[in-house]
Amino acid sequence: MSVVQALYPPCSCGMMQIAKCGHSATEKLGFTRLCGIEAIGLSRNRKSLLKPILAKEDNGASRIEDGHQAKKPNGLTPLANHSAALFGKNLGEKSSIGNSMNILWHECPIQKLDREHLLQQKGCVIWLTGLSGSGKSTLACFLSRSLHSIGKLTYILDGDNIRHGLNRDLSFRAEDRSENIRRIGEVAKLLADAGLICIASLISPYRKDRDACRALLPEGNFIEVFIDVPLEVCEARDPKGLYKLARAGKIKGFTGIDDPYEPPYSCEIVLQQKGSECTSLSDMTKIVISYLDKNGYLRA
Ligand SMILES: Nc1ncnc2c1ncn2[C@@H]1O[C@H](COP(=O)(O)OS(=O)(=O)O)[C@@H](OP(=O)(O)O)[C@H]1O
Ligand SMILES: Nc1ncnc2c1ncn2[C@@H]1O[C@H](COP(=O)(O)OP(=O)(O)O)[C@@H](O)[C@H]1O
Repeated sequence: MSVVQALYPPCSCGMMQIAKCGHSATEKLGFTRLCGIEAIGLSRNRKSLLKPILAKEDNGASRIEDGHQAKKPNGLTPLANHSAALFGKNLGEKSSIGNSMNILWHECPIQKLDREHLLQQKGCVIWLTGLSGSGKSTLACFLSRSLHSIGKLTYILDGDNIRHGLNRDLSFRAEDRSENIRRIGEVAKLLADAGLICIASLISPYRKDRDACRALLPEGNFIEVFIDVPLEVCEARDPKGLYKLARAGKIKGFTGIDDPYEPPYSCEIVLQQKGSECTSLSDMTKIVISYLDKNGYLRA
């Protein structure tokens, strides 16, 4: 086995102190000459972009068949060329995930913290879960409006809406619901990484699927909000007439009727009815926004 320690990349892009250097491949490609390795204000995470590239004989990349977390490959790939490192690709990290072979993670010096600083907020996911008719979509809109009014950038991922596009191929069978939630979890993760306060509003009836989404995000960035409204209340509301159809057997596998809803064992916020009265939307909105405020999400 040969191990080659590559030199630091001769140039790099991003927030680097500019130092004179000779003409490089990057210049020829039309990039500004940003040389010298003195990084200004780079976090530890971002300094890792400057790490030397390790190259080993290729003894096979690991294949990740299952699981949500990307694991390190067993074998590193042959010596990376410098230009790959310059543009954020670390060829030492080549791996195979699911059915994708030989894929590389591409880093950019502008990261989540920079975007959060720009937006003066912290990217996170507010995950609203509950029965159909519990008030998820309504609360999502209230939250979005209230946060918008104080200058915070949000985006709603509504189960119903996403089934009109990205997830139009999915049904309400258990496997399809899981896939629906997995995809929305991945999109939510990207939006949170973009610095947004992402509000995901979907029944997400199975605990393991919600937990898997939580596991995608950094600790504390997944705020699970259970809208705990009893089935009888949701059924009485029945704004789309779906419970009626489900009771008549015209819709099979309807959540709460003939398909299960698993409430969270523990979650960040439970919005419960007080006696027979529903908590008002403005109270629910206040509870969630005060949670965000207390936990530092409304500042960078
Ligand atoms: N079988 C069945 N069970 C539950 N819900 C059903 C079903 N068929 C259609 N609908 C309508 O689809 C909306 C739920 O979509 P979601 O993507 O949130 O569901 S899930 O998270 O994948 O379980 C849900 O919207 P909401 O009422 O806003 O929750 C329903 O209007
Ligand atoms: N806190 C609340 N109190 C009373 N009615 C509500 C409340 N939240 C929502 N509703 C009403 O309940 C119905 C279902 O709300 P919706 O947001 O569509 O639920 P979901 O998205 O969970 O299916 C709507 O008619 C809405 O106006």
